[in-house]
Amino acid sequence: MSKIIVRGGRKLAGKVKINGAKNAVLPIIAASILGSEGESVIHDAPPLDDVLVINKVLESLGVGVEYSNQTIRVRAGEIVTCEASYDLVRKMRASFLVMGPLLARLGLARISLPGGCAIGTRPIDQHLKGFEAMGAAIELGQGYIEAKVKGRLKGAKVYLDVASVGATENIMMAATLAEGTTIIENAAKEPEIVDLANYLNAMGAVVRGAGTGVIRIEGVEKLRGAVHTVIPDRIEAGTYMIAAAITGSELYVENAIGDHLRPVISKMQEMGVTVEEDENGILVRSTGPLRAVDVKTLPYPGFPTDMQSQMMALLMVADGTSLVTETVFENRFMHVEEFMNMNAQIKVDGRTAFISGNSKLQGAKVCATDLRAGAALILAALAADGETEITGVHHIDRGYVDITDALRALGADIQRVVPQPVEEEEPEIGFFNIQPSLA
Ligand SMILES: CC(=O)N[C@H]1[C@@H](OP(=O)(O)OP(=O)(O)OC[C@H]2O[C@@H](n3ccc(=O)[nH]c3=O)[C@H](O)[C@@H]2O)O[C@H](CO)[C@@H](O)[C@@H]1O
Ligand SMILES: C=C(OP(=O)(O)O)C(=O)O
Repeated sequence: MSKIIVRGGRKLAGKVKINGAKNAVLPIIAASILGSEGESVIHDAPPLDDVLVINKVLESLGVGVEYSNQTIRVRAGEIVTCEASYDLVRKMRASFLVMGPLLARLGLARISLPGGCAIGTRPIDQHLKGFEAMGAAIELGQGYIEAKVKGRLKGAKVYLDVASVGATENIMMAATLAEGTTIIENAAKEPEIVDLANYLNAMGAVVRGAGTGVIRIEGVEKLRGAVHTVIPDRIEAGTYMIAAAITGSELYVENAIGDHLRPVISKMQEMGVTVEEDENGILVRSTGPLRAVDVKTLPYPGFPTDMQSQMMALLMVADGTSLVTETVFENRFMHVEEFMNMNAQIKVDGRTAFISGNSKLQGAKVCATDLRAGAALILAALAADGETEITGVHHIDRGYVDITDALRALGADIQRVVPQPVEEEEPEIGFFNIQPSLA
């Protein structure tokens, strides 16, 4: 079991380059299944565990996938099965995004139920509602969901009860090969949806309105592979911006797109952090004391739930009391208990956390309960006195490329500790070898 060890109190300086967005590349890889001719070439695909998992899902379907130097080549001319197994879907919920493309391509898809996770129950009813509206019959049994349709899916009007990112993506992908026009109302507006629509259009699809609440898709008979470069990861960028602010440092976050980060930038500026944008990235500088602010997570363009825990880490060291309200997921405060082990003063009442600022954070043994909780613990540890030991590192590997190496290059005292393989004649399990990040 790997650990991350941080000794807090160091200033950071320099430049960090942001990778392609996890939440954009995953649906794009799933969408590449739709290309029955030619090859898709996806650039800036970040080397993350989640990317390896979705590549495996495609390979298990018989799709050809090659991944090197952050470029993925996909050939989906032949698909040999319409089933994505429990073993792969349980590793990553986003595997469920292959359902729309498979149903559209083959008229049949059988995917293991993705189930809940640490941040909430995360139902998929809105995905299924869209497929049913397009003529698919849905059956649930033995832990699998099967969707089938005779002939092509039919274009339909689908109103989403919640502006779900995944449901918007799944329905949008399915609709590209449907007969007629599909209109998704109350669609999610995240930049990753726009990136997916751009890729689909490059494949020959006709998708209009992505990035607004109404998306219109005219179905076509065939799609072909296309070349696409993934947008930079706004959540990775936001995390490094907070790393600068929480350590009272100056960092240049290269590739960050200010327009994708409006609520994060605004809140940091309200707190007293200097944020300057140019065409290549964002400079963050923090010198004086930070002011408390209130934050409420919302679907885009509201404050992203995926930045909630990192923002909370920053509010723990601000002057005064801040309120953080989580409206997107019903159980996304698991990091609070870990923060309190580091001497933070936080009370949770339902979906709101009350954070008393000015905490003198202390290093402690803590556990990453999910991906962003893990990132937030690293941030808190950078500002804490003494040593913090973070377990549950596999969560962090899902979404951050070499975060320990990147922070160390900026001046942080951070190491990844990888357990040494145990040799048979040496029964001393638990001996740890300190190495640079092998994320
Ligand atoms: C791979 C990916 O892109 N993951 C992101 C995506 O997840 P994901 O696409 O799973 O998140 P959704 O937007 O679907 O979920 C938002 C809310 O809608 C609810 N819901 C969703 C679908 C459904 O059929 N029924 C339903 O009730 C969920 O339980 C949740 O409360 O958007 C989330 C919200 O910005 C981010 O935190 C995740 O990082
Ligand atoms: C919740 C997240 O991802 P996923 O939807 O893949 O679990 C995230 O990126 O913070």
